[in-house]
Parts: sequence; C-alpha cells; structure tokens
Amino acid sequence: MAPNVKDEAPHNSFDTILVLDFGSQTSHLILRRLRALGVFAELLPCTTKIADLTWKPKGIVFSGGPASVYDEGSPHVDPAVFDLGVPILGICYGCQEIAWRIDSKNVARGEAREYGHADVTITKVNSNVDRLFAGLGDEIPVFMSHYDKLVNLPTDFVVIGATNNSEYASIAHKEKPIFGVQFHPELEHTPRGTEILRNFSVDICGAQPNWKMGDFTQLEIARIRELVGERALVLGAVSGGVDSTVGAALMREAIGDRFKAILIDTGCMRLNECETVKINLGKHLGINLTVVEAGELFMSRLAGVSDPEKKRKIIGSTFIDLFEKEAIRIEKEAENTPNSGKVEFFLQGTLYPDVIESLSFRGPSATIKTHHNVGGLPERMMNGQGLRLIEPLRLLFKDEVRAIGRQLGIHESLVNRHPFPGPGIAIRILGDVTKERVEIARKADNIFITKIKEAGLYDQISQAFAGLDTNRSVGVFGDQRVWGYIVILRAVRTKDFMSADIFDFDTSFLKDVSRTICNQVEGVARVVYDLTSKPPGTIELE
Ligand SMILES: Nc1ncnc2c1ncn2[C@@H]1O[C@H](COP(=O)(O)OP(=O)(O)OP(=O)(O)O)[C@@H](O)[C@H]1O
Ligand SMILES: O=c1[nH]c(=O)c2[nH+]cn([C@@H]3O[C@H](COP(=O)(O)O)[C@@H](O)[C@H]3O)c2[nH]1
Ligand SMILES: NC(=O)CC[C@H](N)C(=O)O
Ligand SMILES: [Mg+2]
Repeated sequence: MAPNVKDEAPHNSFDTILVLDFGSQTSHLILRRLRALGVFAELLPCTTKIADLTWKPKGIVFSGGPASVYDEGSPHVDPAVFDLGVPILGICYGCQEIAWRIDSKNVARGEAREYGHADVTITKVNSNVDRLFAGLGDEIPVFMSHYDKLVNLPTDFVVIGATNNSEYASIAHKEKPIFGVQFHPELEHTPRGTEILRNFSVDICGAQPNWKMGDFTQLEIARIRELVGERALVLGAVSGGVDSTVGAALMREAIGDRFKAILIDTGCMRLNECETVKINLGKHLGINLTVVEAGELFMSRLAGVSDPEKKRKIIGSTFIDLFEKEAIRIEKEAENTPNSGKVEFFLQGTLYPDVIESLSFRGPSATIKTHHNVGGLPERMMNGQGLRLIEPLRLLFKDEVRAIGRQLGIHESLVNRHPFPGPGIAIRILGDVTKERVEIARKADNIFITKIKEAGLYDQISQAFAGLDTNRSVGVFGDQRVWGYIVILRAVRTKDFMSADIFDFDTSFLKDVSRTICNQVEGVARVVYDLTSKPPGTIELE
C-alpha cells in the first residue's frame, strides 16, 4: 500500500497526550476535553506496541472499556508503556489495568454495579500525589460506570479518593506519576472532570496547552504544499458537506488549481444539492467543481437491492469506479497546460470519529455500518492507481472542522450544514431504491428541512431528514382510499454523532409538517416521527 501521510501530524509540533483506547464509548471524549483545554491529544488502540510509536507523548491516558481485566482474552497494554517514564492516568478499566498488572488479584467483580452519580471523598497524602486533585476541595461529585473494582490497594500505591462502594476509587503511585480513577473525568456528569484532566496533562505531564486551530490551519497548508510538491495533481472527493468543503478549501489554499474537485451526483442527493454546491464552492472558495452526473448508473446498480450493507458496498464501489475514470480524464485534460502532471493524491474529508472507529482493538467496528469513505474506497484507489491519500482532517472532530471552516472564511450556511452521508437518500429508504422512491423521500425531506429553517430551529438540530419506509399503509385522502409509503421524520441533537438525543419538537410543528407532506407529496399515506435515540438507534435509518 502506498504510504499514508497521517504521521505528519500535530504531535510533531505540539505537546501531545496519548490516549490508549480500551474500547469505551467515551474514549473520544477524553480527547475532546483535553483539546478543549488546549492540549493536543491523540488516540491509539490499547494494544499499540510502544516500540512502533514514532513520537513521544508527554503523558498517557488509559481509557475505560467494556471488558474485565481478569478475563481471558481481555485487552492489555504493552508493558513497555511503564518504561517510557511519562505520567500515566488510568480511567475505570484503565485504572483496573494498572492495578491488575501489579497483581491480578487486585481486581474482582464488585457486589454491586455502580452506575451513575457518586461522591468521591478526597484524601490528602502529600504534595506529590495530591497534584491530581489539586484545587478540588474535599469531595467531588463524579459519574461512575463499572461493575469490577479494585479489591486491594496495589503495592506502592496510596488511596487519594474513595466512595461508599469503592474504597480505592482513586489511587496514586507513591513515587512515580502513575494515577488511576475509577470514575470518568471525561463526562459532563463529572463536573470538575476537566480540572482533573488539566491537573494531569498540564501540571503533572507538563504539556503546554498551546494547541490552536489557527496553528493547525497554517501548519496543514504548509504540510500539504511540501507533500504534494511542485507538479502533482490532487483529485478531491467533494460532497458540499462541511468536511470535504473545509478539506477542499485547505487544498485550494495550498496548491491552487492543481486541486481538482469532483462531486458525484449519485441520483440520491438532496433537492437541488449538486447545483447549490457547485455555485457555493465557486462563489465562496473559487473552486471549479466538476459534477459527475451518475444518477442512472447508481440506480441501475441498486435496482432490487434492499440489504443495507449491500447497498452501501455497491455505492462505495461505484464511487471508486467513477473516481478512477475521473483521474484519467483530469490527467488528459491537464496535458499541455501549465498544470500538466500526474494525479498522485486523493483527498478525502475523513474525520477523527471515522478513524477512531477503525482503530478499535477489536478491529474496525464496521460491523454496524460500512461508511463509504473509510475502508474500501481509498484502498482500491491507492493500490490500483498508486494514489496516495490526503486526509487533512483525520485528526479532528466535527466542531473543530467547523472552527477551521470559519477561520478560512467559509460561509456560515456551509459551515453549519447538517451532515449528509455519502450514500445519500439510498440509505434513508428502507427497502430497494427506485427513482420514484428517491423523489418522494427528497420532496418530503425538503419540506421538513424548509419548515425547520422557517421555524428558526435549524441550528438547534444537529441533523434532520425525512426517510421512507417502503412498506405501505392505508389512508383516506378526500374520501379516496390510498395505499402509500410511510415517511419517517428524524431529527437529533448531538455534538459528536457517536451518540444522539431526539429533538423535542412542539406537536403543532410536527402536525404541520405531516399535513404538508401528505398534501404535497404524492405516494405518501402517513408521516411518523422517529423517537429512537442513538444508541440504540443509529442516526441514519440504515
Ligand atoms: N457525492 C459525493 N461526491 C464526491 N465525494 C463525496 C460524495 N459524498 C461523499 N463524498 C466523500 O466522502 C467523504 C465522507 O462524506 P461525509 O458525508 O462524511 O463528509 P462530508 O460530506 O464532507 O461532510 P458532512 O459529514 O458534513 O456531510 C466526503 O468528505 C467526501 O470526500
Ligand atoms: O459519508 C458518510 N458515509 C456513510 O456511509 C455514512 N453513514 C452514516 N453517516 C453519517 O455518520 C453520522 C452517524 O451516523 P449513524 O449513526 O447512522 O452511523 C451521521 O451524521 C450520518 O449521516 C455517513 N456518512
Ligand atoms: N467503564 C469501564 O471502564 C468499565 C470497566 C469494567 N468493564 C467494569 O465493569 O468495571
Ligand atoms: Mg456528506
């Protein structure tokens, strides 16, 4: 495989805390909190071999995780991590891992699950170990989520915090900067958790809290210039979503017209999407976007397919076919112009959550959904055509990307757009995809989003759309029997798209949307509002 460029990362320019991930649902929040403090942080699987690290972290956090340290097959860190000489903080499973490494009898199943609020009584010991809880007083409310617990105090450790249920809820090594907490400082429900993470990263690890988006932007532009060199062309998959738009703006800034932006019209885009994106990118960013019209091709390949994973795979491989063709076309077109060169790079707007998912120590969690931008797509492009991948945003979260977008002067309406998945409306239709069904879903979606905007709710909602259940339901319209599809409205609030809450509309708003859709979209017999949070649901229907 062609070398990736991911290692040229901010960890070379900023003090970085390494988070080793044991698979907790909230591992990414540890990074979010640290970065919000101005401390750059990166996540790697807990099984990372320390000898493979090409950079030295200022400190290491072990995350929580669903396994039990004492079970066979449970994940464990490379023992070399303790020889690095940098401070370590274990959170929940991470704390249990520290204790278990010292003696496997130190951890056992507790008598009761402790899930939710608890009060930690802080014990002052000496100025060295007290640094973790410095400034926090005698007691702090925390959020717990565990069943296992420390049943012995590991040798050479002292207790720095206890709860009614957990005698050793927080521990510290007597001499070395090794700490463990049974609770989760990364959660909002541990109100003073950020202070604990600051005490650890800044005071104990000595990390300079100087991570700023502005620096990232300039560093990234310089890095792209150096990487791409004087002649090479870069093909960019640009959807008009905030991620690829910001990625495209960075590329454009870095290498001008040698960046070639391509939008594939899958035939499953939102109403007027492609036209609007083309105009916006031209007007605001000076990017000449090529729209590849491929609706018919996608429809023919999707005909009769109702299995969600099959749909996603078909769409993913059709995207590649088209990008491969485009690479050839672009090189031909550039021949005999001042910009002649080979297409050597492929830009994608991959974000950190996608990367985190595929970094899981259990292997990619693609078993839930195959995202078309991770996995198959780049690999074939790279192996088949020798293309190298550029993913300037692969270490960022969505709100960080939005902040960069604003810095680059990208219009607020683009920066704040709700995300739209690459496979588009195809994964919002339960059942097989036909032109007629896409059209119905698209119209319903447009009505829903327009009403949301009119009501001034768009920016309060993280993502909203209308999908289609292709089971049909009976209705009565003007005394006529109809047998039509069911429109599913979905609107969620989330910061990171890993978990999400339902948006609370007034019933009168939903009634109005329902009435308008039934009146204006032929083929619909009923409209329902999806009340499933994530988890257990996912944001998209498929
Ligand atoms: N229709 C499309 N044409 C070209 N590239 C696409 C298309 N849809 C998706 N992509 C590529 O796949 C990547 C992942 O899509 P994704 O929807 O996650 O990001 P986005 O569209 O840039 O932003 P957002 O999440 O806000 O929609 C995009 O960044 C882009 O590189
Ligand atoms: O580009 C994409 N290609 C995909 O295949 C894909 N699947 C889901 N999504 C988006 O990811 C976020 C989380 O969605 P789920 O809860 O449905 O997994 C939501 O924002 C989804 O819109 C995708 N984006
Ligand atoms: N949240 C966690 O890390 C849980 C750790 C472990 N699985 C327990 O039940 O205690
Ligand atoms: Mg998108």
